[in-house]
Amino acid sequence: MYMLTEQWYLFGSAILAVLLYALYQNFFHPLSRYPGPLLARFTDYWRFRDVRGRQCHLTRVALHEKHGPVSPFYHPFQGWVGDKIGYNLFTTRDATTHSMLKQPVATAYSFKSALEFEPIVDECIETMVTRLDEMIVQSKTKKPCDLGAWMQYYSFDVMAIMTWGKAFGFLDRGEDVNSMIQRLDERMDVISPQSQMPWLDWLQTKNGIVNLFRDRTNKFATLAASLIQERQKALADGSAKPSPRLFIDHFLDAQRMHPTVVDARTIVIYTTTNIMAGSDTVAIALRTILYMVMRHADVRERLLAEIDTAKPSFPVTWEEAQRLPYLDAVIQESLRIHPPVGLPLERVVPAEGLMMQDAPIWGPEPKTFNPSRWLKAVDESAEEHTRRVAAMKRASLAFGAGSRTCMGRHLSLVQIAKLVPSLLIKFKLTLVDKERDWKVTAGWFVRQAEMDVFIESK
Ligand code: HEM
Repeated sequence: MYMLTEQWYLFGSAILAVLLYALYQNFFHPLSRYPGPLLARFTDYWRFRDVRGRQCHLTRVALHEKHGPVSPFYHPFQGWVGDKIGYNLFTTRDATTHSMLKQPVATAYSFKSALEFEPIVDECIETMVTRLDEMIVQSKTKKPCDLGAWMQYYSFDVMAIMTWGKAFGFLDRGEDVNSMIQRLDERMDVISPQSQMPWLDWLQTKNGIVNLFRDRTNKFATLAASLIQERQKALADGSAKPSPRLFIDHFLDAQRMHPTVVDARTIVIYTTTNIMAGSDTVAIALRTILYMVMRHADVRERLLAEIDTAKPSFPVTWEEAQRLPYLDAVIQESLRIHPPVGLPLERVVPAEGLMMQDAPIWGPEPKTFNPSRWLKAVDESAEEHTRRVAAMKRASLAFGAGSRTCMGRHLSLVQIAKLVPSLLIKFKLTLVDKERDWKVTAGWFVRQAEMDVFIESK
């Protein structure tokens, strides 16, 4: 009798706990005033399942359409670096830590520094065009080229040279050396859904027991540490080229000037953050631009005509690219229609909320790819146009906004605005199957695949 009462007591307590939890989540949780899917009110499993389905970029848009301008929040993830959890510019939620990490290295990401990197971008464009010509164009059989993969080879190699002074060798070899890109993609596929349920991340990777048995060899961090040492040695013995100044040179200066904030481990984190933040994002933007240009005959004709008239040099300089307004419109529109980051790090937004695709600011048919929306309309004055474009750029969240805006945005635009016209000067690019859509899989990055292209020399 006593046992039975005790069992009922335990059962009743469990039911009460569940009811109290449901009551709290539904009525008192700080986010409970926001509408959304019912299951998401009670568990992060909804988010986990959505991201694991790899189409979360579409779910977010559908939710905005259904519920209006609301924005949820989440706990970002941090990974192990050595024996400690590594906080980087992205993953720290604390504003003071963020500005402490940002301030010592901000100049490395300035527009002036981005332009100093131009010779590195040129070097990579030349390597890419030469290798595409040798491997694809000159090949005896007309074979399709996975242009999307080449965009990754380019963005990873450019970022590696700018960061450490040494390419991964993807462009040179025309392949994913040691399957490094594939392994990073696979890791992202695990982390993306995991990061939606912080307790799952703790259970699988961060708790004390897992920590005892986990594999401590972080190959990426080890590679970064050895490249940093190599650069330090070259700087010490005078064999390092003084210009352009690489990211690592800026980071080492930051260490000298702010030794209490920037230690050896922080430098490793800065460099690996650069590769993680600045490679896939640029590759995705480049794929969107080229895909849209190949798919829309009117856009292609207009862009090619603009480039033909301007007769820029090869590789196209940043200054020349600045004189191609339609190219700029194509870039802006591509970043708007397919933002590379699929799970934007959720931040505090203005009280009235923020909206991307539906906002009236975009003009008619916001879901259609239409670079002309960025150009001056016939009945618009120059001032009105400047004001409208500035407002559209503010509304475009591809690079984030506010104090957390992407630090590499200038640099990415330099890489993109130079490569696109340079490729179009040298090659005629045609999709192998014009009717077939590319394949998009979303997580932290909204990656595209199946973009096979025929490349002919011009
Ligand atoms: C088209 C290319 C790129 C896109 C779309 C992009 C997008 C973003 C986004 C959405 C954020 C997060 C904003 C937030 O936290 O709310 C971000 C942050 C960041 N990005 Fe980029 N990014 C690009 C290229 C790059 C490049 C080339 C670099 C490196 C040179 C870079 C370095 C960073 C860094 C360091 C941050 C953290 C900034 C901070 O928290 O202060 N990104 N980026």
